[in-house]
Amino acid sequence: MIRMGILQVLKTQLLCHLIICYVFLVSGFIINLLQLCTLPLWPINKQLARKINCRLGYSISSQLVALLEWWSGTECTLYTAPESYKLYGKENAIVVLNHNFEIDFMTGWTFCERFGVLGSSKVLAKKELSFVPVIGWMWYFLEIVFCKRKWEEDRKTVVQSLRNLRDYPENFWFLLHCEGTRFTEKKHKISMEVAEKKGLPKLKYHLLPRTKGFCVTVQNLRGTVTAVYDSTLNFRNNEMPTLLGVLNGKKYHADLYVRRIPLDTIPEDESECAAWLHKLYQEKDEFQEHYRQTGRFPGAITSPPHRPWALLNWLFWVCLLVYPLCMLLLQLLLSGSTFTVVCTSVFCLAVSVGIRWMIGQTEIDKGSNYGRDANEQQLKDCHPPGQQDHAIVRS
Ligand SMILES: CC/C=C\C/C=C\C/C=C\C/C=C\C/C=C\C/C=C\CCC(=O)SCCNC(=O)CCNC(=O)[C@H](O)C(C)(C)COP(=O)(O)OP(=O)(O)OC[C@H]1O[C@@H](n2cnc3c(N)ncnc32)[C@H](O)[C@@H]1OP(=O)(O)O
Ligand SMILES: CCCCCCCC/C=C\CCCCCCCC(=O)OC[C@@H](O)COP(=O)(O)O
Repeated sequence: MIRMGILQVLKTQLLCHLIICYVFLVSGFIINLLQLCTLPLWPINKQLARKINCRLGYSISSQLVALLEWWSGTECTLYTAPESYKLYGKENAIVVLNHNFEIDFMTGWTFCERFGVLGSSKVLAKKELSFVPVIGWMWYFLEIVFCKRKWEEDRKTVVQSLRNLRDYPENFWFLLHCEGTRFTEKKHKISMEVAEKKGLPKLKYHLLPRTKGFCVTVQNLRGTVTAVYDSTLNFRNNEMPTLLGVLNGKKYHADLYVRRIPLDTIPEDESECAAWLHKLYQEKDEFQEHYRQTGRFPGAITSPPHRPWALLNWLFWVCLLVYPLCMLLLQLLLSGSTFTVVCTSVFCLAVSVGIRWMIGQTEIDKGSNYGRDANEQQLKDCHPPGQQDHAIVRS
């Protein structure tokens, strides 16, 4: 009991956080460099280059999975039909997921890890994320599809990037947050005004889905992907988990409801496909209502087993990188040079600021203005940044 308490206190210590972030950054840069080294291989043996990059990418993303699973001890429960469960990880799929939480990307990755598709997982991500060191750079080599969320500019690149995935050598899950942005009260209000104008039923727990990305994905991955995994995520006790919470060792409990929908049941015609997606979000809203009322999703409960690889990979990097760090710090202290000590302190401060900026990318309060205006196409370019509304605090 006392040992548990000490461990819990240890997890909140700045020094631990600095070490974790140092390992993540340095290992990340090393892996980014190794990914860069695979460039000459692409024209010679593209499939081999892709497989190598999946493994290298795994070595980065699994550190965040290890942080969630092993450091914070967050539990992940899956509600799904047993006949669908058997297929997870054994086929290519499009995952449609609600976008309410700051750590839904880590939770998604954790499920990918449990089913062995973490290294190859894909997403339709906003372009801004491609500039984030380590993760954004890793994504270039994993052929992640980026969008500016301006359809006129995105159409060509998104279609081409999707087509590139047709001969991908590993099973992959392609994640789509069709809402396009994280849920906030303000964005919800505006998107429901759009729904009203379009004569669509109102949603209580979701923003109105953007249909273009989904339809174009289904169109271009038909024949490659066999199913859509309609996924609805929630955290127990109305928690709104944060990356800083996870770093502090706070334990959360994620509940994910997944329905497997065969891709050939989804209409090919674009407007029918869009209507299908709107109907799907109305159903998702009902599942959230059910969760709110009963504290659980429908369907059988499973807890897909932990695999040790994320932890082993993390321990490998810790062992490799912490010893040289200690030696360097010791040498610095022994050198007695004020100049060197000041330079090192400034460097450490800069790294801390950089990491804080990266964590900021996950924070809803620092999120984009996308979807904050029904007439956004005209306002996208002239909206003053920095005036953020607040993520909904669930009562
Ligand atoms: C067994 C286990 C199963 C599952 C496990 C779960 C998950 C694991 C899976 C994989 C993990 C992989 C990776 C995870 C890691 C990291 C992920 C992290 C984050 C990245 C996520 C993002 O970056 S989200 C943001 C970017 N992505 C998207 O936006 C995707 C959705 N968007 C679209 O598809 C859009 O259509 C678009 C981006 C392609 C184009 O957008 P654009 O805005 O330019 O055009 P649209 O035509 O779509 O929009 C205009 C139409 O919308 C109407 N409108 C206007 N204002 C609003 C409003 N406020 N709300 C709603 N609608 C609005 C407007 O009227 C237009 O209507 P039309 O009728 O003309 O279409
Ligand atoms: C091993 C531990 C390492 C601890 C240090 C972690 C440092 C941070 C690491 C990575 C941060 C970058 C990951 C970005 C993924 C965020 C995904 C996301 O949720 O993007 C939001 C986007 O969908 C919508 O944006 P808006 O709501 O429109 O705005």
